[in-house]
Amino acid sequence: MPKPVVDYSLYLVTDSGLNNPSRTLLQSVEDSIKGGVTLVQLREKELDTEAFIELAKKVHEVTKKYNVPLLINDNIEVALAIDAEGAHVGQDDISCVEARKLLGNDKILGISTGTPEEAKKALADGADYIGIGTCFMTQTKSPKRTLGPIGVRTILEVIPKESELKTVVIGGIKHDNTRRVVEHSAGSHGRIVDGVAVVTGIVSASDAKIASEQLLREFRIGYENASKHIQGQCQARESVENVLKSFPPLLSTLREKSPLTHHISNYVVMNDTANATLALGGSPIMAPSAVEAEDLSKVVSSVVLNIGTLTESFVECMIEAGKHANVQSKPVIFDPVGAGATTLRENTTRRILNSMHVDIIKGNAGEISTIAKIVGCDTESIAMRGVDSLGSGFSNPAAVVQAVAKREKCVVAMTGVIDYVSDGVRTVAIKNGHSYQGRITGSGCMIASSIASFAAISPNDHFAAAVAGILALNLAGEHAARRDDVRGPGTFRAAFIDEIANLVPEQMLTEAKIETIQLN
Ligand SMILES: Cc1ncc(COP(=O)(O)OP(=O)(O)O)c(N)n1
Ligand SMILES: Cc1nc(C(=O)O)sc1CCOP(=O)(O)O
Repeated sequence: MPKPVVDYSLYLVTDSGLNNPSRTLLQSVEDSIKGGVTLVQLREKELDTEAFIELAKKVHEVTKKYNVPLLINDNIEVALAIDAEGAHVGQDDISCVEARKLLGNDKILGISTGTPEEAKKALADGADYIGIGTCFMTQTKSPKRTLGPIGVRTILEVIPKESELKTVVIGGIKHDNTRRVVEHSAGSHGRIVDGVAVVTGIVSASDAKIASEQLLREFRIGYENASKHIQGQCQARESVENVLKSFPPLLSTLREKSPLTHHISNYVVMNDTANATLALGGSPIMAPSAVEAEDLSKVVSSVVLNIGTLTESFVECMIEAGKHANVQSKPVIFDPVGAGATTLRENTTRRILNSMHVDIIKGNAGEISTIAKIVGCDTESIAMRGVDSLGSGFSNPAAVVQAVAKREKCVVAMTGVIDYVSDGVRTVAIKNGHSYQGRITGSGCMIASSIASFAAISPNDHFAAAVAGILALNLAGEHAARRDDVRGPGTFRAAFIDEIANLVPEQMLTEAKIETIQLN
């Protein structure tokens, strides 16, 4: 029999020990296939070969009925005994080359990989597909480390686009992270994972059919979104000119609707960011407890994550809030304060980027430089040289911002004397603002808050939200600095809040100094 053509979209990996006690494993397999599972792996760690064969025969009867291929985990003898469609082996099991010899060329052979080197070897050794993991923390087995979508992408990127090797991501895959993993892990050279492999998300679910339907739907949405990103047609993008024209009505709508923005911010600036949000016309809630993050995600319009004063409980709250915001499709604004300054900050930045989809990243040059490295931007080709330890500049800041935005499939705003914003396609420089803004605490954090309020009322164009959010505060800075009663940073601080409140929507158009930057 020729090798079956496999659809890897939704790959059920079984585990009797985790099967929902309300039904048998055979029922779980059948229900999940009815819900859309396209490939099944029988993974039984506790059975001897004889019992494994017995169970495998029964499972094979079910999978054959629906024309879904069945692979056997680790045990080639069992795979051959029941004439399964193939097998899956781990790095500590029989080698891929040996397994291929025993199975022959007509069977499907998959191997687990956790590094680019293992993926390259799997390709050379004749595997049909690789399992890339462990993506997220899982209780199904004890992972040595987790890769997150960024790590998965690093592995995907070593596989040539034209190669026949298929890929599935495994480890902690649930319906509420599938879309993000698929979308976020897509490689810049165009590879997207071919499927998601799931154990508990299906076998432990109260209804395996419904769980499978949800997972397959999320996989397909993620795949479609990733394809659009790769083709650079994520959304019909308004021209920069039209974006600028939208600012006066955006500010008026913001004041009318007063959107609620959830801030998990640092306690040095919490008061300033809350006041700036109120002055702009928004409504802040400063809530740093993970326990209420899910409830809040249903009522707020956007979320700001600021790592300025880092504690584990802040980070837990940020991750909870970000994940729930993703589920509720509320924009997430990430302010990676001091990202490169310490190992803790760098690791936390990586953890946040791996735990959720961030819609807008706002940082200074040093912070964006750290993110560029974390997400694996090709720093040579985007001319990163020139950034110093204080993060005062790049030799080509617009190119850096655009490259990070493209890679992370989000909007990146880099603040400084000139601010740069890009969504990976449109890139602008904003030349408004006043040097006093750099002489008070929290002016950058206030910009993140302002962006969050604009993102809440511009959910379909985060680029417009980021540019408007920066521009509004920069104009307020200019207006405040011009006032006769402002004699230094102290008086500026109060005047700044006043002028945010006094900003006239039309000024967003008449006073904007925004230039479009054309990059290749
Ligand atoms: C699709 C897929 N990917 C990875 C694994 C893990 O296999 P292995 O490394 O052999 O670990 P165990 O499954 O034996 O715990 C898998 N089973 N399937
Ligand atoms: C079987 C397996 N292999 C992994 C790897 O990293 O190779 S992670 C994993 C467990 C996946 O279970 P769940 O979907 O319940 O998280």
